[in-house]
Amino acid sequence: MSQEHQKGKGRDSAEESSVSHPPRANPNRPQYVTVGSGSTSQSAARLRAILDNDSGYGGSVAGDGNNASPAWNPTLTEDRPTPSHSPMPLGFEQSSESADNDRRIQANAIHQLWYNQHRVALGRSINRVVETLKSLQEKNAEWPATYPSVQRTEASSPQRQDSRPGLTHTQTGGRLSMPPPPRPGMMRRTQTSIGEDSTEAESSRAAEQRTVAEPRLITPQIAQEFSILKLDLKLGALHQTELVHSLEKNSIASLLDGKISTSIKHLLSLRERIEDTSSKVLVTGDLNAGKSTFCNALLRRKVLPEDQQPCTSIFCEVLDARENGGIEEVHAVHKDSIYNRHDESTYDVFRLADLEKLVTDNDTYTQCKIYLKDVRSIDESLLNNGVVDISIIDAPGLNSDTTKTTAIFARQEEIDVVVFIVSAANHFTQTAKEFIWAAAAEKAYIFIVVNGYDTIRDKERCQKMILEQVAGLSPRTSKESSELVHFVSSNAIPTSHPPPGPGGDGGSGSSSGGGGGDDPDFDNSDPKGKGKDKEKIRDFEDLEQSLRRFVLEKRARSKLAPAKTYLLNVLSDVHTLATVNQEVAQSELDRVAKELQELEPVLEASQKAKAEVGDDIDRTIEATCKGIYDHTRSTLNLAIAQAADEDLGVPYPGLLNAFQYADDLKEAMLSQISASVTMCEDQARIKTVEGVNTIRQLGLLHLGDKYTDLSFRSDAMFRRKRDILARQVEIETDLWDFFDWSTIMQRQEKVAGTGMALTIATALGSRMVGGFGWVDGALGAAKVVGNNNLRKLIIPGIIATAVAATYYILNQIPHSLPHRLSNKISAQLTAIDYVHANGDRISSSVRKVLRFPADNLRVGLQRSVEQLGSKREETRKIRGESEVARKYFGNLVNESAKIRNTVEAIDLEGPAPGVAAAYDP
Ligand SMILES: Nc1nc2c(ncn2[C@@H]2O[C@H](COP(=O)(O)OP(=O)(O)OP(=O)(O)O)[C@@H](O)[C@H]2O)c(=O)[nH]1
Repeated sequence: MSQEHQKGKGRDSAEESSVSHPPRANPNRPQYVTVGSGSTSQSAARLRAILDNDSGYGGSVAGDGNNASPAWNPTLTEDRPTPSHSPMPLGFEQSSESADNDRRIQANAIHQLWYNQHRVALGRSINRVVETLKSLQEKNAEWPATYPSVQRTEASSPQRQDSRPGLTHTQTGGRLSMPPPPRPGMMRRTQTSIGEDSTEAESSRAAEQRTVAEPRLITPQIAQEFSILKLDLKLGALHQTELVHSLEKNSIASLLDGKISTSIKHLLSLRERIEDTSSKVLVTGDLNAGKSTFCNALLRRKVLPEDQQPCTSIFCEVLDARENGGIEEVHAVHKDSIYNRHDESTYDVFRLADLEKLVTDNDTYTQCKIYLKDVRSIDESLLNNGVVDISIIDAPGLNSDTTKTTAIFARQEEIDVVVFIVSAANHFTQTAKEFIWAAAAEKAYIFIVVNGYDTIRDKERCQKMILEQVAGLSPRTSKESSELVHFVSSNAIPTSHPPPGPGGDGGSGSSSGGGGGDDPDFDNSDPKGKGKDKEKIRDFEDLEQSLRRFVLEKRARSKLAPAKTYLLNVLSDVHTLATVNQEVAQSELDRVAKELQELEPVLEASQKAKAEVGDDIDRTIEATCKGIYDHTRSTLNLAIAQAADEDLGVPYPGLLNAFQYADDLKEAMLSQISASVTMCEDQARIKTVEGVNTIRQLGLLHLGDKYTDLSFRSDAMFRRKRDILARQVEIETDLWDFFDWSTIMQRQEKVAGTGMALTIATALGSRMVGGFGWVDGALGAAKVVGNNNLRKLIIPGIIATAVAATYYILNQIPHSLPHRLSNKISAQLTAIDYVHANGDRISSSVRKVLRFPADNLRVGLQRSVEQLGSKREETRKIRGESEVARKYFGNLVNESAKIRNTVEAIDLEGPAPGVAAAYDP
């Protein structure tokens, strides 16, 4: 450090020592409370008052040094120490420098106010988004949301026009996900940096328009635009969008649920982060790039061990000693412990001097907290800046080992500012590039320090090359390279060694002059410094001013931008998801409405058909059965009645075999009747087939494809209950069956030329045959022929007549016997109710057969009505759910757009009022 600089410090220091400790009006009030010359600036005091109420920063500035307020709240000032030079006693003449200082404090206060407004607005937006996401999660559980997917034909995804290599960020929070090997050149990032919001928003809007046009046909581009809620699908060789297609809707919904949960968690951590009053600056870079040297240079103290060989193996967070009650010491945090300064079981205490040992090759601790008194003034110091609590984290070299590298990537979430140290000699290594790409997910700007610039001979070429690389790595950083990219030599900055052992009074610092004076390494012989060193120091001081501006003034960017970027990204995803799902719900609604429209009449017709067809079937069966019964009855009656008249085909074998003849006749008649029964059965079969066909026709008409046709074999009918007539009818043939007088008489009338004898014989015979009064007949005949003649004729006459009659009767047997037998059979069949029994048997059998397909049809119709009914219920339910979903997603589209507008309106890019004026001379 130059002598000039030292002088400056000395002057400041002298001034501070004379002004910074005003008499304390309130002994309870910590002496380091006040920043700035409160007594001289009314407006600053007013602003401070506003801030005390508004900021939630525990009173980074608090009232006049002299006029301590009686309502003093010590908690407001906790860890907000008074910078050494700032306070000014009442009545002290305000110099131009203090006026400058005042202006700066005002600007700080205004900036703080501005910052707080944005912080509160972002906090509220985070709360709203968390609520929205929770409600989306609930909705997703009851109505599985559709995840945009592309059609298989479109599965090949377009690639980002990006020169970056295959790095896929699938998750939020800057976690690194290595590229899947088969997709080189594929680049996907979860979040864009703040400056890319507009592009993101625009593409998202374009996506929505496309979605509206074809809701279910999401282009691969939209699927690619998904960032936060992008599903992690890395199964096999299938592309993500194809996988979405192949997965079941519910699996997608549960994956989405997981994503939403992660997003909510991240939002809550972002809220915590923006509400955190401190800012964390991560100093990282390749191995041996000079990170520790740079940190030491920033602190102007040789605190962190520097070595030619890789030495920093754990995270070293440098904090202001005032946060540790003003004591300089190191807290080495145990592995697996969450650091709590008030709980000594979580860490071990060491001296600053032990750091070298601690930091190198350490397996016991993962990180250490270094509490340090800043030797520099409020205007120069980063740690002790009077605005916010800042800690500097010296991380292990990026490519030291994978675990540590991953840990650095992971810590990004809690980091507000990334200072990337790159070796001027080595430029950006692959790991360095990957880190910067990952960091870009949340951070729009990265502060780049090109260290070891002194070792470069062709400085211009080095600058050119590095700036070109930066342009490829972080275009936004590159745009502001004069502010954000610095070429320095950290080892040229004079530093002091830490004072031995713990100590300090928690006050304004023991070496406010900037240190270096007691450093044996520090060449103090040339107070002006060598020309080269002067240049290096000036470069470094430029860097410091830029870094201060970056951390303090642009804190809104560095601290709030990740929240804004994340919110915009998640809202964009929610908006796309909501738009798609609104469309899906609408089309679902249209579909079910149409379905219901078609279903209602079908169901009505089905119910009507069920009732009508039931009656129809009954009528058909009854009519068929009645027809069959009647037919059978009439056929059988006729058959029985005409049994004797038919040509039975039984030859009369003569008198000697008359009985056999009678039996044959009986059998023939019964067969004849049986044949009639069979004919009736055949007729019934035909009618049954007709009936079955009628039922089938009805079934096909009303049930269509759903009608189950039963195979029907009519030949199987009447097999079991055969007619058993032959066994039932038992007719004995007796002698008188052969003498059927009525038949004989009938025949006699037809045959001419029969004599009196025959008449008498007939009369007698008939009497004889017919009854018991044949004697009376004989007496009657005697009267006719006279007594004498009678006596002579009677015997031969009787004999002749008898012979003639007998002959005649026996001759008439083939004519008379069938009738006798037929009558007997008929009588017996009547007695056993044969005709009815058979008619009933046949028709019952037909009814039974017809009932089978009829019942089947009835069941089918009933089932069809039930199915249609339950389908209608289901469809109505889907309609209800879809209606609710459409409304919900419609609201979500509006709500996400509204919150998005609110978030977009939070302008973190523009300068805070008053800041530019304060810093630009
Ligand atoms: N010439 C030159 N050497 C430097 C510069 N900065 C650091 N060095 C040297 O580089 C070596 C490594 O410096 P460190 O600060 O230990 O590097 P580091 O990045 O912290 O190393 P690790 O933490 O182990 O990754 C030391 O010997 C430093 O003296 C510089 O600007 N110019």
